Amino acid sequence: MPFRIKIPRSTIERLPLYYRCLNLIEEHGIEEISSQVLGVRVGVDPSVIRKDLAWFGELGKRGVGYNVTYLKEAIARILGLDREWPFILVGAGKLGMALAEHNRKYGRHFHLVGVFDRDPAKIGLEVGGMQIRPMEDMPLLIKEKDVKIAMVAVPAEEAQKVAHELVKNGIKGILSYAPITLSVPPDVLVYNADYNLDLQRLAYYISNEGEQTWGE
Ligand SMILES: NC(=O)c1ccc[n+]([C@@H]2O[C@H](COP(=O)([O-])OP(=O)(O)OC[C@H]3O[C@@H](n4cnc5c(N)ncnc54)[C@H](O)[C@@H]3O)[C@@H](O)[C@H]2O)c1
Repeated sequence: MPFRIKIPRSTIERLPLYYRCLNLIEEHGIEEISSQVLGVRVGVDPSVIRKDLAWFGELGKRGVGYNVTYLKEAIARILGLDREWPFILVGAGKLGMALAEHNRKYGRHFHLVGVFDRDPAKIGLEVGGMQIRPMEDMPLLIKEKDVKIAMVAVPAEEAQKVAHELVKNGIKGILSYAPITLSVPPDVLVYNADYNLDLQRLAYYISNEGEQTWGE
């Protein structure tokens, strides 16, 4: 569903939070939910939720709330989760292996189709239900499986080089675990999964008690 209007990035970034919560609520058999209740569950101000969802049309009824399944499915479509996304992982070290195993058990919508490493000693070992492959195999697999997303779990000093290879071969979204800022062309999106950054944010809020922001 292509949107011509520019949706704020903060709105898009909250949608997966709503989606995860709605999944849980649906599993508990709850059919209707208000923005107040959803707000408490996800830790976002209800007015922010209403504003976020209003970008996508009439998803609920004023004074009644939202139908859980309808809203969940609408958000899934908005996020592009109405299809399976193949993705690859580069770097089959301690973290990469854990990520691959986790995806095998819990991956939904995102299907790991290739694990790559440059270490010859790792090639052929099994992780996440597949064999680790050499980097030279990467371009063909990306093309064959039409892969657009890659996870990067290589050391910081290697990450930029790997990102460059990924972009050159058509990757459009990178989830990087390496603790550096990657430089990529404007049509490629990078998210950094660095727990140290989150710890630093926690440190700020704890040492500046009462400064917590709400929602936006
Ligand atoms: N975000 C987090 O929470 C978190 C936690 C731990 C580690 N990390 C980061 O994740 C990355 C991986 O950490 P780790 O502990 O798994 O390291 P590791 O040394 O165990 O594994 C790194 C792997 O990357 C491979 N590699 C190195 N250069 C490569 C290249 N150019 N192409 C392909 N493969 C290459 C190595 O052969 C190795 O298998 C590091 O950048 C680390 O700082 C992040």
